[in-house]
Amino acid sequence: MLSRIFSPAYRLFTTSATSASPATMKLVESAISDNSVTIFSKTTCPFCSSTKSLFATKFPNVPAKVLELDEIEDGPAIQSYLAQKTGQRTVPNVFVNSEHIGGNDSTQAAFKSGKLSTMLKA
Ligand SMILES: N[C@@H](CCC(=O)N[C@@H](CS)C(=O)NCC(=O)O)C(=O)O
Repeated sequence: MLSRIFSPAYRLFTTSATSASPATMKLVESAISDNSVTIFSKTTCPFCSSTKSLFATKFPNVPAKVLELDEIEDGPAIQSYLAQKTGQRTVPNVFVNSEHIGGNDSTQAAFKSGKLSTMLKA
């Protein structure tokens, strides 16, 4: 009986703190689906610089969509949504052909293994 009262209230409290707004979700999902390469980044992050540099130098003909979360009003909400979606809270957070690659370490490893070249057919 008590759970019928407390459960919905508890769910409302716990999920409202972590749920992204539809606008945030749409922004993230559109960026990922509309671009071959999407990098969620911060201008102050050295790992992000390495990742951006990798794509710029190794795949110069593939346009990469970069969202600098520290320059966007919605940045913290986007980062929270990405954490929910991917389990990764840090930046850079990289997607290629809508597939989650991960952070800089994973992206560099994916380049070294040839995975990125295969995915981008470059
Ligand atoms: N090993 C990670 C390191 C990423 C990392 O530590 N990023 C920092 C920024 S340089 C971060 O996201 N810190 C938390 C934050 O900015 O919210 C990778 O390869 O991507």
